Amino acid sequence: MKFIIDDKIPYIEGALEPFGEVVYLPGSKTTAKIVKDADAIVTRTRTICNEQLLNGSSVKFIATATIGFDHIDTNYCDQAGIKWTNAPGCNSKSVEQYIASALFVLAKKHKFKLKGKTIGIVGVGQVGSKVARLCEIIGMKVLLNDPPRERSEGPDQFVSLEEIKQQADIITLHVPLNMTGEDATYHLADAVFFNSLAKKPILINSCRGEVVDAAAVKTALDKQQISGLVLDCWENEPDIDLELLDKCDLATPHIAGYSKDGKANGTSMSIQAISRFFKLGIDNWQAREVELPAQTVIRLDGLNGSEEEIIGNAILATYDIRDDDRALRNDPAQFEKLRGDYPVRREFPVFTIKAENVPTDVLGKLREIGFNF
Ligand SMILES: NC(=O)C1=CN([C@@H]2O[C@H](COP(=O)(O)OP(=O)(O)OC[C@H]3O[C@@H](n4cnc5c(N)ncnc54)[C@H](O)[C@@H]3O)[C@@H](O)[C@H]2O)C=CC1
Ligand SMILES: O=C(O)C(=O)[C@H](O)COP(=O)(O)O
Repeated sequence: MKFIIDDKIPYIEGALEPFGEVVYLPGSKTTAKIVKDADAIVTRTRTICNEQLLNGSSVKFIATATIGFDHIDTNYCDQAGIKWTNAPGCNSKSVEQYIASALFVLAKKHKFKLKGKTIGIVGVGQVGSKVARLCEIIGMKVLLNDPPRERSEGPDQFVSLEEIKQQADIITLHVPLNMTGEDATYHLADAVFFNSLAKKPILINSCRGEVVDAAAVKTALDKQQISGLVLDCWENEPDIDLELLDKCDLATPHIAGYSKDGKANGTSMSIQAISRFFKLGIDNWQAREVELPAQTVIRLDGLNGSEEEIIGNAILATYDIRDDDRALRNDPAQFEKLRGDYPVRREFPVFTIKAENVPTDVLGKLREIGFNF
């Protein structure tokens, strides 16, 4: 068998070598010529898996080590008999951590308290539901919008997008990129969307760039229809709009899901799926030797600190979004390199808190967020 693997997928080396030839290549160099005689490809968002790549090839299975799969032409694959899989939820806690960091930095910058603010979450799947839980723990009012879930589960916990536009102080997008259909999300945030916002919310987009119309969001900022913008995902990555970058409160190079935990999960799920498909007998394969940051103990002294400060300090000690923002602004042309060379980031459960003078109920909240003690 022959496997083509994106060389930026970590922890994977050695997994498939016992079963055939393995070729590691940059996603951008995975061409029709390269995949022609391959049986499977293990990929990321940087390889467009469509007819142009796959027609006439022997590829039978595609595993993308990512949550999103808008880079796979699923209609073409279905019709060509090529099976595919993504890695649902693999880096959803990483995106939750990204949003948590963004919220606390925004609150500091714009001088508001998160407690009592209303956040509208558009798309309440693996990521959105974790963000919702976190926001509830920190005392925000949470509005959930997810028409597909509302149709199947009933209206009880959901609101319309209209209501979010009317009520929300912050709107965060966690939908897949759907180009067509009843639940299309392409340019979900367009001029019409921005024209109908009641409370000048802050907008956060960490799902896919094309969900927000870049031209419309710039106009919305100029007209003060929104009071802030956090972008992790951009139209036309990696050649992003530099004028838009300048206007963002926080701008990062599509790394919300880039914790090492999320990467390791994506790799494990991809190998397990390949094993099941080709009956390789390594269905429980797990990524190993996932790096730790230099410091995994967080010392918190709650003396004179408010609940929000204590929780914010703990979250920012695990991941400070301003580091990624600085790196991108410093050299936006390095968008792809910043992603490829991303530093070690680990999720909340890797960290142990040593607390002094922190009230018991705040300790409980930190525990709920996922910290160890
Ligand atoms: N920036 C990054 O590094 C990352 C970005 N992502 C993006 O985030 C997206 C969401 O991830 P998950 O929550 O894991 O996916 P998911 O599939 O678990 O959840 C998506 C939710 O969106 C809902 N939805 C679909 N169309 C909608 C619409 N028009 N309006 C409102 N809700 C709608 C679905 O019903 C579903 O509940 C992914 O598809 C991916 O594009 C995911 C991981 C990392
Ligand atoms: O999982 C997703 O969906 C994402 O957007 C990923 O975090 C992007 O990952 P790469 O394709 O850059 O590995």
